[in-house]
Amino acid sequence: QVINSLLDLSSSSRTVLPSLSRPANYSHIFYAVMFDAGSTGTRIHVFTFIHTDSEELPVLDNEMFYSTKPGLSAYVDIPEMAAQTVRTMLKVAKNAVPRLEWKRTPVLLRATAGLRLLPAGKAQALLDQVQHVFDESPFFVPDNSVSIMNGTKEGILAWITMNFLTGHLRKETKSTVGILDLGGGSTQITFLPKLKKTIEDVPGADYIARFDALNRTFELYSHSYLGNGQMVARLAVLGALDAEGSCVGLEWRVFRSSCLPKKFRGEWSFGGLTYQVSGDPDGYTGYKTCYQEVLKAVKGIIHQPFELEDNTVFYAFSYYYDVAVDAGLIGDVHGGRLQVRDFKKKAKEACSKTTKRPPAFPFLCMDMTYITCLLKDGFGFKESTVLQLSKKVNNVESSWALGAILDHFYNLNIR
Ligand SMILES: Nc1ccn([C@@H]2O[C@H](COP(=O)(O)OP(=O)(O)O)[C@@H](O)[C@H]2O)c(=O)n1
Repeated sequence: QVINSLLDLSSSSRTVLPSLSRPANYSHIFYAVMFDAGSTGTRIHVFTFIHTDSEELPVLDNEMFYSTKPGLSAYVDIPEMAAQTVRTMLKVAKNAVPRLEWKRTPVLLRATAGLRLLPAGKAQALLDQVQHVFDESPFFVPDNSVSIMNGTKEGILAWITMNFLTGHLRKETKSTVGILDLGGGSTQITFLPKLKKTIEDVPGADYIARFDALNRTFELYSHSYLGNGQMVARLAVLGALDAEGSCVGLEWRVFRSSCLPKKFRGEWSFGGLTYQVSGDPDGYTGYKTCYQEVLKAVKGIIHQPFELEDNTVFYAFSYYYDVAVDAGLIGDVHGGRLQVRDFKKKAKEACSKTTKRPPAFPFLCMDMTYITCLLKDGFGFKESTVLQLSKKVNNVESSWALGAILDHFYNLNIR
């Protein structure tokens, strides 16, 4: 059944950019294939670029995108399924890249929090499977084509993507946008500070990162919090983090939370494990109680940058986007602008809802409250801060993948 669902890419999404200004000289066109092995799914991006001779970065002509679930980490005990996933998805690349270009088109895979959280040996077994599929493929397999990416890099590359797509990564531009990425396992915040104090104030070296592009060095505030992605935060709130990895007894335990509907009882799967979860039928429920529960996953963990929103627009994506869609705050195609207080208002609404029928989104109260808490008590955003929720910019995915390809071709010297 799993293999069948892998072969069925119909549930996946496909994006083609209208071809922009294709030059007569096709030798200026080049391709790249990037796999994003995330904790909740695997995605393939096939990029078509137009090389410009100037000192600017290239023009992105087109992105082909497919995604499939679950993530590779769900196959921790059946690594052959990781190979099967990647082999199936590579067909997308073969269709998107002209056959004559295969040999010089690089294929890369970067894994994020799902594999970071696995024991090293088990993660490596999954990566070895992928490497084998790449080696057998007709594409160009560079050194270090398959690896786990560290969290800081994930944040910086997403920042590069969003600034590239919004036209802020050019020689003449002065302003930039910040990014907030809420994955399943980890969450990233990255922005270019205007004040020196923001850089001086950080609690450790892993809050600052630099890279070189357009004849200058960018110094960013960037941090990735492993364990603060939306799905792992659910585990933390449910008190199921210790249970993770030890399958014994999982089917007998029920993980309760005041953030779930009072009479709700159901199953929830993440990272290849299935948990029995329920509301707290005898206790308090609602936003306030839930907030105290989720605060445990945030307080003392998330650093508040000295400067946050002085003229910097933040783009928020991944679960910020998906949860806002579930809540009806934005449409699922175009996204939109939201204030932090919109999340709070919807969280309160979701947490006070009582329905007789099984709820469509039983985790909505927990997820909305977690996001509100992360933004306010975590990073320290004001309730009036406006965030730009975006799944795509000009039809290209809001994701670190494009930044990673730019880094591959232009060696941005991220450090
Ligand atoms: N190209 C992508 C990649 C991820 N996502 C979203 O990102 C969230 C999960 O990210 P992930 O599985 O990569 O999590 P991490 O491994 O980064 O923690 C989900 O909400 C996905 O739908 C997306 O919308 N588009």
